[in-house]
Amino acid sequence: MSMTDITTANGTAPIPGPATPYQGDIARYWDHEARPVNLRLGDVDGLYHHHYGIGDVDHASLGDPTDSEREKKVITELHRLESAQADVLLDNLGAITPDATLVDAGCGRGGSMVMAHQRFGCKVEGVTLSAKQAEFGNRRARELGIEDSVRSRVCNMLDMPFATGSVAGSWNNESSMYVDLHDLFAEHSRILSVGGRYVTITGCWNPIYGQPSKWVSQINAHFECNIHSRREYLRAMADNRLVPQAVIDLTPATLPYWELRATSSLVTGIEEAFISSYKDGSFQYLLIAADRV
Ligand SMILES: C[S@@+](CC[C@H](N)C(=O)[O-])C[C@H]1O[C@@H](n2cnc3c(N)ncnc32)[C@H](O)[C@@H]1O
Ligand SMILES: CC(C)=CCC/C(C)=C/COP(=O)(O)OP(=O)(O)O
Ligand SMILES: [Mg+2]
Repeated sequence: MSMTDITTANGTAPIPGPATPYQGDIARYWDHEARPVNLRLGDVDGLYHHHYGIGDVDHASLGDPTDSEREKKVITELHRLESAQADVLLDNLGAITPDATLVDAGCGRGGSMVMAHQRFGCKVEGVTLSAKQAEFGNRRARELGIEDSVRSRVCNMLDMPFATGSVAGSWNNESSMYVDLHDLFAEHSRILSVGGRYVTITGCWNPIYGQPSKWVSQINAHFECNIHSRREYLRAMADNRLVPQAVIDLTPATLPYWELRATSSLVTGIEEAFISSYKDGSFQYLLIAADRV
């Protein structure tokens, strides 16, 4: 236990304090996050995501621009695209049996975990720095009656409470830009069984551009994160026994989501940075699926 460990109200189980002051900032950030773009989309069907969408917009579903229900339809469509993103991540985990355990590193409010359990019938463990997010995810799991299989906890993804080689699949869905990639992949490599699968969907800067563009810097400042380059992902995986089986550039697939979002009432002000950096080639939306060898 570190000097910063905090004891829970009943005085028993210790909740580890943040490993660094930065992680304390990130925990506070997500404890206080309540953007309508995330809550209203989650309210559509009870799957709460903190990631972006992919796939073509179904313009027919949006109706006429003057339709009084249009805003509601846009929200439903944005949410459909975010769930489609999580589905593609899960597709890349391969065959997962019901007796397996999966780990969602940086699980947010737990939408992807619920989807993983519904698809594979297996146990899904999530870690987040935010106590509010973990409570939210566990409350949703109870409401769905799946709390024995889907559990979120407050924990640093660089030091997870899972035994070496105990996990069949693990992922980071837009959560790897908060940590050092060598430390992150060393920890995934430790918990995964040999032959296990790791998947990430992430935004990364493109080495071809030269350095992080002003748009990438703006996204970093907006979310208090540190976007890595594509090269850094591939090097850090190679150094940690994670061998890429698929590297998919999802940039063209995510642009329709951003262009639709930019027209909605739920804009947050970061839309221009994503659209501009995807278009000028300085930033890419990438899926990497790797085998633990
Ligand atoms: C953008 S959200 C993504 C949430 C989720 N993966 C999703 O797709 O909805 C980033 C998440 O990373 C988590 N995170 C950041 N740094 C972390 C760390 N060192 N350990 C655990 N979680 C971390 C945050 O608490 C937050 O839940
Ligand atoms: C692809 C990159 C660089 C992602 C950064 C991490 C991040 C904050 C993702 C979305 O979270 P969110 O769903 O809470 O954000 P928003 O409120 O913008 O929808
Ligand atoms: Mg969002």
